[in-house]
Amino acid sequence: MTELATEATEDAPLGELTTRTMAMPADTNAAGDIFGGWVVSQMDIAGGICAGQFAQQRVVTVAIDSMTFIRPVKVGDVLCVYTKVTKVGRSSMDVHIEAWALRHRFGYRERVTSAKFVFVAVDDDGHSCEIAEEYRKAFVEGS
Ligand SMILES: CC(=O)SCCNC(=O)CCNC(=O)[C@H](O)C(C)(C)COP(=O)(O)OP(=O)(O)OC[C@H]1O[C@@H](n2cnc3c(N)ncnc32)[C@H](O)[C@@H]1OP(=O)(O)O
Repeated sequence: MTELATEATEDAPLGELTTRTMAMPADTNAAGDIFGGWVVSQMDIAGGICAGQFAQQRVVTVAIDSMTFIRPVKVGDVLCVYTKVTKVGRSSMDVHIEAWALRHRFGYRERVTSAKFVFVAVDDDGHSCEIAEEYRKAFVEGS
């Protein structure tokens, strides 16, 4: 039987824990690893929650500026997605997103991806709209 370590293997995640989802067999590719697209979609969901809460508005993903797959995700891992708003424009927000796999549900955790997504606040018609001044002012870059 494999013994599971309980210590984190790396530095701590950056950002706030936003979603946790278990990787299931239906999400695998032919090699038995979890599809990168599934992982990206989990990151997109978490980023959307983060940006929507920041702007207190509906948001859409406009860009994935960088995306690094560091290690594979396996069935039974719990994918923990951390998010942090790193830049705020008139309507756009850069969100640093990283996913960590909690191996075998309760084992050690490892960073598996890191990315920068850009979200835009939109109105009911889907047009970009200004993020409220109070939220933009409250944002302190690098904090
Ligand atoms: C295709 C899909 O289904 S992807 C998944 C879901 N996402 C979507 O459906 C979004 C589809 N895209 C859109 O609807 C439009 O591109 C919108 C509404 C997001 C933006 O429309 P635009 O006409 O570009 O709006 P606008 O010119 O006002 O730009 C809005 C902001 O987005 C930023 N932006 C636009 N394109 C990009 C880009 N490629 N990368 C980074 N930022 C961008 C602009 O700099 C601007 O930022 P600011 O307001 O903070 O200065």
